[in-house]
Amino acid sequence: MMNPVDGTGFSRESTAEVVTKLRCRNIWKIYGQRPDKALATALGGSEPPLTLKRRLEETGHFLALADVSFDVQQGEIFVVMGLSGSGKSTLVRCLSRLVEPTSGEVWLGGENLLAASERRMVEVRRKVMGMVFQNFGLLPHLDVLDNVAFPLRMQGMPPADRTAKARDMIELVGLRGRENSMPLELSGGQQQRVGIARSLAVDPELWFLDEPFSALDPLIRRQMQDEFLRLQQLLQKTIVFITHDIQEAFRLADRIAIMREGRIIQIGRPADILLTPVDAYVASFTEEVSLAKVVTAGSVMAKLPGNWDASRGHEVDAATPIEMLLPRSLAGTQTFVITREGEGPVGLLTSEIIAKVLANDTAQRVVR
Ligand SMILES: Nc1ncnc2c1ncn2[C@@H]1O[C@H](COP(=O)(O)OP(=O)(O)OP(=O)(O)O)[C@@H](O)[C@H]1O
Repeated sequence: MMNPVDGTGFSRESTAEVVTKLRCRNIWKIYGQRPDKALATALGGSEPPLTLKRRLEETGHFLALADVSFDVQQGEIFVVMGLSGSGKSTLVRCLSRLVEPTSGEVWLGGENLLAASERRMVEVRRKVMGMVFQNFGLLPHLDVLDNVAFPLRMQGMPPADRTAKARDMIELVGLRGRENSMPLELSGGQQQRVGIARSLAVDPELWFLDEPFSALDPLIRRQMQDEFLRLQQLLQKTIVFITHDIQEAFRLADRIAIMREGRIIQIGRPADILLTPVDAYVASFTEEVSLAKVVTAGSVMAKLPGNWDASRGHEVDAATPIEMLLPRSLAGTQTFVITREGEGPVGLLTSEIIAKVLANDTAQRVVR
């Protein structure tokens, strides 16, 4: 299992080649009259985070991001989770320089975005990044087709090509037949599908979603999450997904970064965050999340003995949640052989391990 505070390791349960797409180092964002001076104060001292925050506030400065570092790997869904005001939106805006960081580095592949000209950044935002926001951000006077084609129009794509591409995207998000509807004729979920289609039209290398489903009611929200996962299976985008909803984070993430008061306090796979929260604050978030639903067979399996006879045991895919194995475990299956696509058997999961994971779940609930 990876180190829970290690923001640099890629921890998906696959052996696919790891390529870092986005690299952020030591990002600070301080609002106020003299952010550079405030930053020097922050870097010069060794105060606890909350003391520093208060001291900067005394001089009229607001510490929105403090020393944020992480990598996002190609094809990964990286979820940033935190309560309102923890700095999530500021962070995602710093990545595209819609908000200018006070200090730090943002690398997109080999390009240092903080050194890029404003002209280059406009190009990056238009051609490389896709963005979806909570309030959909559709143009009310344009129909669905023209909304989706809009970023392609901004790129100067000829009308026939952009219409064809927009139609493909509309089909992809399941809105075929609604091309000529106006945004206000659509439900919230449908409007957000248009937002998603529009952001995908430019075929972005990096996809930022800032609370995209937060305005939707719970049932639609869940449907949209499923839809989002389906699209990601198909498209394999590199994604930074912002949410304040821990259940959503756990459902969608390959890895989660938990933010508090402008800092990332833990980065890890959902299972890592559940099993080894760095502190009581993180643990309190995860109280409502079921370990059995989140922990996968691959994340807690034991090593396969060298002399293992492949014909023994029931084969189960590494991505299977423990919960799905419970009925068979209770019915007497002692050992599951964990497999990964293209690799065959990679480990073993015993009923004993399953029981330990579930005991941890119970213990957490009893302690608090
Ligand atoms: N221009 C600004 N000047 C001063 N403070 C700001 C500015 N913009 C944001 N902040 C502050 O920075 C903090 C982080 O805001 P941010 O919107 O990034 O949080 P968030 O985690 O996305 O919250 P929410 O989920 O409510 O959107 C907030 O306390 C906010 O008031």
